[in-house]
Amino acid sequence: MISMAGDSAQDLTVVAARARLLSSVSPVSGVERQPLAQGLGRVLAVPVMAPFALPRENHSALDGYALCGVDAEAGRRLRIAGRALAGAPWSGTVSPGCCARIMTGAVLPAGADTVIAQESVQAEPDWITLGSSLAAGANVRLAGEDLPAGAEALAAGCRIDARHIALLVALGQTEVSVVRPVRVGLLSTGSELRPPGAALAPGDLYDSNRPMLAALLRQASVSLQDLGAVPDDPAQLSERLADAAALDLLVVSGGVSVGEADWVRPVLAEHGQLDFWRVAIKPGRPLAFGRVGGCWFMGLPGNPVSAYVTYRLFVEPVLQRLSGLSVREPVVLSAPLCAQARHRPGRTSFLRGRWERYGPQGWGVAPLAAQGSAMLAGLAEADCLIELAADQAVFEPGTSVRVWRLSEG
Ligand SMILES: Nc1nc2c(c(=O)[nH]1)N[C@H]1C(S)=C(S)[C@@H](COP(=O)(O)OP(=O)(O)OC[C@H]3O[C@@H](n4cnc5c(N)ncnc54)[C@H](O)[C@@H]3O)O[C@H]1N2
Ligand code: MOO
Repeated sequence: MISMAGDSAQDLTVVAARARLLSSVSPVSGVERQPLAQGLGRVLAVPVMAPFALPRENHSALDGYALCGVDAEAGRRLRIAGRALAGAPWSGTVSPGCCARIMTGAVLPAGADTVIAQESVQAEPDWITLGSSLAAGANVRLAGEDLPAGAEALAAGCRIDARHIALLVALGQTEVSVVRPVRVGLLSTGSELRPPGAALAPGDLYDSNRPMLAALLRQASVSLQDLGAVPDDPAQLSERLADAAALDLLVVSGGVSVGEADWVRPVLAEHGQLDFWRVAIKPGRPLAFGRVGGCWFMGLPGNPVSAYVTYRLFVEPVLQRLSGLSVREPVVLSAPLCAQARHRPGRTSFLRGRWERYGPQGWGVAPLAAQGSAMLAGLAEADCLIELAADQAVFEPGTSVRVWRLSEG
């Protein structure tokens, strides 16, 4: 039997809750081969080794003249013996006393080991005179300096982005082996919820959590199953839990608190198991975590800001772990408060804030005036979450606080 009231002393800290989540969940199994473009946003399942060196040959790093290191002295006059362009190498050999006209990216001709920029020479039709000395080997990109042949180009567990696609293409890859997508179901609960565009009776509101969470889940490249919305009815909620059989994770919003219409925990306890409930944070305290059969269950509080914050703090790491991504500590910045911030001690607060100029050169963060857990306008306006420690009530301007970045652009 689960207590409906709960005892706040049992609320987990953020750190403890994240640790519980990460120690419970393990990566899904299953690997797919995908064309490279379809690999964007997916997690690499096996390391990619370089089949050849990058660059493949010694290349010029400048537009200028390729020469022998022994000739790299100011005043030296060299005959232009050939011409090398990117994509049109010169097959001749540069010998002392000679040079070759060369463009950026062209293969360095045999015999040459140094390149001088064209701005540093006086050029005649068939001759150049060096205007300055340079070190032998200057301005050459050596074969393999970016990546030697056989080296690990990308480690398993990296989420493929535009830079990784460039590297894979440069290595001649056309497909990638990626972890199969994590299957996530998304369900809203609440008798007051209506779909976008529907007529609203008194007390109704649009189900904004589901599209918000769906947008966040799409960014995580999951295979998303939208399970719609159910009213606050334990029978209908129980029916929906049957859908969990085909899923890795079920994310439900609403109905996790202590009200008469909050059925999520009792239904979860009946059909699955509740692992923990409540984290000492504001907003987002009544987060519920458990499982239904082989599917993980995360019950996010219905208040829209609470749902967003608990997604960022707790669903994100769970998805990272499920998808085989190497889970790192989240990047949390430190910045001074531009204005006083206060909260009720006991829970760690995540205030909606904005970055502002602070001091002669720096940046600080200022809490927004509106901080309600249901205030979507404040959430949309914020570009950061300001973390206030649970053991202190008042934070004066200039106090250094932890800041979570919000903007996704
Ligand atoms: N007596 C107590 N009451 C409450 C407590 C408590 O400890 N004791 N906790 C409060 C906290 S903290 C939160 S957060 C909320 C969370 O409650 P639920 O998860 O049960 O959420 P609901 O009651 O279903 O809804 C709360 C609020 O959010 C709106 N909502 C719900 N779903 C959506 C949706 N999909 N899209 C947009 N808005 C949604 C709903 O209409 C309510 O206004 O409980 C406190 N109560
Ligand atoms: O924790 Mo609730 O999310 O204060 O509104």
